[in-house]
Order: sequence, then structure tokens, then C-alpha cells
Amino acid sequence: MIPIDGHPILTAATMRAAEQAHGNLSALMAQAGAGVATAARRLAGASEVLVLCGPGNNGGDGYVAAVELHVAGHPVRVAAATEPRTDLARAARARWTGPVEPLATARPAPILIDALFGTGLSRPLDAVHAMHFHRLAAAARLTIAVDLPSGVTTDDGRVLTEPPRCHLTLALGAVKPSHLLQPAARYAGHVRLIDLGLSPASVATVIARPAFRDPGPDTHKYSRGMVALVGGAMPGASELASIAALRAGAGYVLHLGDGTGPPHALVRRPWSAGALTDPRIGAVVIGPGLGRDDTARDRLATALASGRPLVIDGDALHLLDADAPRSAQTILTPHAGEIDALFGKSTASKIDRARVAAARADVVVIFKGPDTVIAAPDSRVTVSADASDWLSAAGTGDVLAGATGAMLASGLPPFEAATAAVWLHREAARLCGRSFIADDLVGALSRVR
Ligand SMILES: NC(=O)C1=CN([C@@H]2O[C@H](COP(=O)(O)OP(=O)(O)OC[C@H]3O[C@@H](n4cnc5c(N)ncnc54)[C@H](O)[C@@H]3O)[C@@H](O)[C@H]2O)[C@@H](O)CC1
Ligand SMILES: [K+]
Repeated sequence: MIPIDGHPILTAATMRAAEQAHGNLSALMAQAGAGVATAARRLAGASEVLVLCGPGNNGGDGYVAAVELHVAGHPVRVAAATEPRTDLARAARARWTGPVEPLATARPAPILIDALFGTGLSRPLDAVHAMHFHRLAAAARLTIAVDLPSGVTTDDGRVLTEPPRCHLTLALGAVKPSHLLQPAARYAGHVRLIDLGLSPASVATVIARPAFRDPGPDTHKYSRGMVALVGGAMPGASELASIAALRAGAGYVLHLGDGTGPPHALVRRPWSAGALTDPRIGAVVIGPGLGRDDTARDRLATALASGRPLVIDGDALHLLDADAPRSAQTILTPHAGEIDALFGKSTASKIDRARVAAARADVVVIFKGPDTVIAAPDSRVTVSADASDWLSAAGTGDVLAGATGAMLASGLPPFEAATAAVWLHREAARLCGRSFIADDLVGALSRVR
């Protein structure tokens, strides 16, 4: 049961390929079931466990876990709606010598293990089976999903049948997209990995604490990173982004636009056509509070022509031509509506959409939301899940844009800069607790770095 940070993300197909490459499926199931049993014993205390077993290999893992719990002397019962249908699951079922209760009449237990369906789920659950799954979960103190909560797809975060909210999901062999992507992810609860020694390769990973560029004895304000924020119609938003850039670690932040007041660390200058020619500028952030009028359009054109690394956010995304050639490293920070507007609507998974957008526009994309996907034009992807729901407030996107500018100006390549900023933003929100405002989030950035 290990934390998932930094681990590869595999789809159902790549998982099956890794399983085939390993060759010994029976050994994998034995390992998976033993891992589930160990985790359940650790969490159950002396409480009885009820294992719900489905017809496929996910159910097979459930039977193995039940046998392991029984052998360890732990009170355990098994319930199923149907007999197993795969050879492996049948073999696992044959080793369980206790009764198998019909799902419809199964008595609840304080600990429920959901081994109904995993990566093989292909359609909604039978409505009666789903009802009993919910009944048993509602009566349990702790619900543990094996591989995935039964009812969610593996690859794109969709929910085919709403499962109960599990407290813990044990990802077998690798993290899958639906452990991280909404709406499926909310049903998984805490996700922990059971290592099956498959060491699968993947260009998609779960976000992990980044390697920040910390200052050294020979660092000065410009080498730490100079960020220019292009202001516009609503200076409050670009100021918030500016202060976020400072708090995220930039050595010098220039706010180009109207507005007065603290902090004094922020250098303020009016916008001018030559404002971005200073060669020390390591990143330009444009979009927060920019507006969408002709002035905004001119400022965006100047920023795009400046050749400086760019973070394009908010209003600037509405004015951007996604297909224009790039003259500099660029990070876009769209939410779902902005992705639709820039790249067209699609039913593809959030990971695939971010990847396609990054390749098409030749940029790094931070596709924001309760799950945030960062994608590079070369197909690399990192996913940040579990963000605080309290981030759904005005100004939090401006904070992310500013922090991204700071990371880019610090010299990190765009994909790493975007990843570092998303991680900082998520951790700062965690530190803020509940009902915080974007200004609190800015303050918390320096405390999590
Ligand atoms: N890939 C791997 O490396 C490993 C996979 N293992 C387990 O194997 C699982 C995948 O096993 P399977 O491919 O057998 O798939 P599942 O166990 O998820 O079940 C799929 C079976 O149920 C049927 N089915 C799909 N949706 C249904 C529905 N709504 N109602 C009724 N029947 C439905 C399918 O036709 C198939 O027979 C993983 O999730 C994991 O738990 C582990 O045993 C160990 C290693
Ligand atoms: K399951």
C-alpha cells in the first residue's frame, strides 16, 4: 500500500499488455489478492470483512483476498451475484472453502471489500446488484475498492453506474486515469498502489513534489527570475497574479498597468509598447484581468511577438489563435470552457484532450479543474488530483498563472514549470483549509515551497 505520487498512469489496454508481458497471471492475482488482504487487515482491526466478488479477475482478486484473510485468522465472509467466468477467477474461487452468500441477501459487515468489477467493466451494473452494493456499503464503516470502485470506467473518468463513495481504492499494479479524473475519482477516496512488480513504462504520471530551483549564495534577483505581468481592464486580477509570482519565488516582478498600493516589493509601471523588451524578463504572464477589447488584443500581440517565455491565461485565451506559430516557450492555462472554445468540444478523456491541445498548439497545457492535467507537445502528461474543492473561487486561477510565471522565469522548462506551479497551488490550497479567498492562497504559496 504505497502513495501514488510520481507513479505511472496506465490505461486498461496498457495494463493488459504489462500483464501479458509478465506472463504469470496467476502469480499476479496471488500478489494482488495478498496485497488487498494485508491492507484490509491493517485497517480492519478485529472487525469482520465482507468481500463482494464479481465474475472476472477483479472478483478473482477478491476470492484470493478472502482466502488470505481466513488463513490469517481474520473473520471474513464472501458474497457474489454470479459464479466466476474466467479460469483464474474460477481457480481462486475453488480455494475458498467457506460459503458464498448471494449478493441480494448478504449480511453487512463493518469492512466491505468491493471486488465486483475492475478494468474489465464494459457496461453499467445490473440495477439490483448496484442497489445491494450501496446497501452493504452504507452499513459498512469502511469500504475498500479493489483496483477501481465498481461502476467507473478505467480510462476516462466516466461513471457508468454510481458506486458508493469508497474510503480507499487499492490500485493494482499501476494507477489508472479514473483514479484521478473526475467524476470517477471522487468515488475512489484515498488511492494507494499495490506494487505487482510490473514496472510499466508510461509517459503519463501522477504529479509529485517538484524539484524547485532554490536560490544559492550567488543568486541575484534577476537570476531568480524576473516576471512581467501584463495588466488590463481589471488590474486587481493581474495584481493578484503578480503577488503570486513573488510569493512563488520570483526575484523581481513587474506589473505593467494601472493600479497602486502594496506590496512595495511589486514594481509598477504603466504599459508601453516597449515594456517587454528588457532582456532580463524570464516570463511574461498575460490574461488575468486583461479584458477582451482592442487594447487587450494589442497587448497580447506585443507579448506574442516579444519572444519571451509566455504564460497565457484567462481573457488572453479568448483572443488567442491556437494554431499560430510559436516564437517562444508557451504555457496555456485553460479550464474546460476555454479548451472547448480553443480546440473544439470533444468527448475524449481529459488526458487525451490536453495531449491533443498541447501537440496542436505546440505549447504546454495546464487543463485546469478539480483534476488538473498538464500536457506537453511530446505527449508527456502529469495529473494532479485531490485538489481542494474550495479552490472554486474567483481569483484562484490568477494565482496559478502568477505562480506558473515564477516557475518559468526561474529557468525550469515549461512542462516542469507548469507541474511545479500546479503542485504549489494545490498544496497551498490544502494549507488554507476551508472557505479561503485567493489572497489567502497567495500567502500560502511561500509556506509550501
Ligand atoms: N492487469 C493486471 O496486471 C492484473 C489484473 N488483475 C485484476 O483483473 C481485473 C480485470 O479483470 P477482468 O478483465 O476479468 O475484468 P473484471 O474483473 O473487471 O470483470 C469483467 C468481467 O465482467 C463482465 N462485465 C463487464 N461489465 C459488466 C457488467 N456491468 N455487469 C456484468 N458483467 C460485466 C466482462 O464481460 C468480464 O467478463 C483488474 O481490475 C484486476 O482487479 C489482478 O488479478 C492482477 C493483475
Ligand atoms: K472493484
